Amino acid sequence: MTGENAGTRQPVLAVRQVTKRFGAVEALIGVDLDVHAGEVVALVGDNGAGKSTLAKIVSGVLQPDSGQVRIAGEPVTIGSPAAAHALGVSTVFQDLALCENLSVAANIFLGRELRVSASGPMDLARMELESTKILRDLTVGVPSVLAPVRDLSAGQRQAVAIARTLTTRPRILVLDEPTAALSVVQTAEVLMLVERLRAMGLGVILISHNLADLRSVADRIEVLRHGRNAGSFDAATAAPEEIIAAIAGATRVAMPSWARR
Ligand SMILES: Nc1ncnc2c1ncn2[C@@H]1O[C@H](COP(=O)(O)OP(=O)(O)OP(=O)(O)O)[C@@H](O)[C@H]1O
Repeated sequence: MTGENAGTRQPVLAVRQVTKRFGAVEALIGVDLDVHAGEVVALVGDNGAGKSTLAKIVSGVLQPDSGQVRIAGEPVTIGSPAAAHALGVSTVFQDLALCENLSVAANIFLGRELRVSASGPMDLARMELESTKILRDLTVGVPSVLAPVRDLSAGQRQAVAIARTLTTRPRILVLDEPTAALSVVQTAEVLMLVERLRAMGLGVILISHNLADLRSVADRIEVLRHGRNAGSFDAATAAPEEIIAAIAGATRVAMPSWARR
């Protein structure tokens, strides 16, 4: 990764002092986050720490009450998911938003169908070709781009949802719990996919509860606790005890041996 020079380069995404309230609930309080091109930043924290709220702000689903978001150094207002796409920010939420009955290719181009001409019919052949190319670049194996999504495994569905975001050529990709409910093998496949996204130069924000997954794939681990930044760790060198202590708000916690791996 870019870790060794990430400190000196301009982040592709910079969140500065972002605050968000829901009535009396302070979901985010003065939160900062930097993501560089070709970097995987894991966002961790206990339930209610503010991870989803931050993801939704970056994705244009929610607006911050105060603070600033900068993309490639430029202050931006991400007023809607469409605005986020236009600014190069794509998000895969947990529900994946795929249509079970439609093919892999149709899902990848859903809402952005390629057409033979401006007002002409859909260009199915080109969508199939492009889908095959995107999946091949991601080194994702699916039985066929013509297969309905309902026939795919959970890991393959996640891959299709990620492939779909790449049609808008994002610079920043937010993945919300991509390995939740996946088998060990499927999880490994999705983590390899995240590595491919990094190699393609995307800045990736990865939200997960699985510390082992995060430590294997992330470059940096950012901890949120009660809506505030609670620690920033180099994933390669940080001890799990340190990260868990930051999540829990303790100075240090004893770890069972199985959790150290
Ligand atoms: N739409 C909303 N209305 C009111 N309160 C909300 C709303 N969305 C989030 N919150 C509150 O904001 C706080 C942060 O929630 P958020 O979902 O961002 O946390 P999280 O870290 O993603 O948690 P989890 O891991 O459980 O998804 C919580 O106290 C939550 O109850």
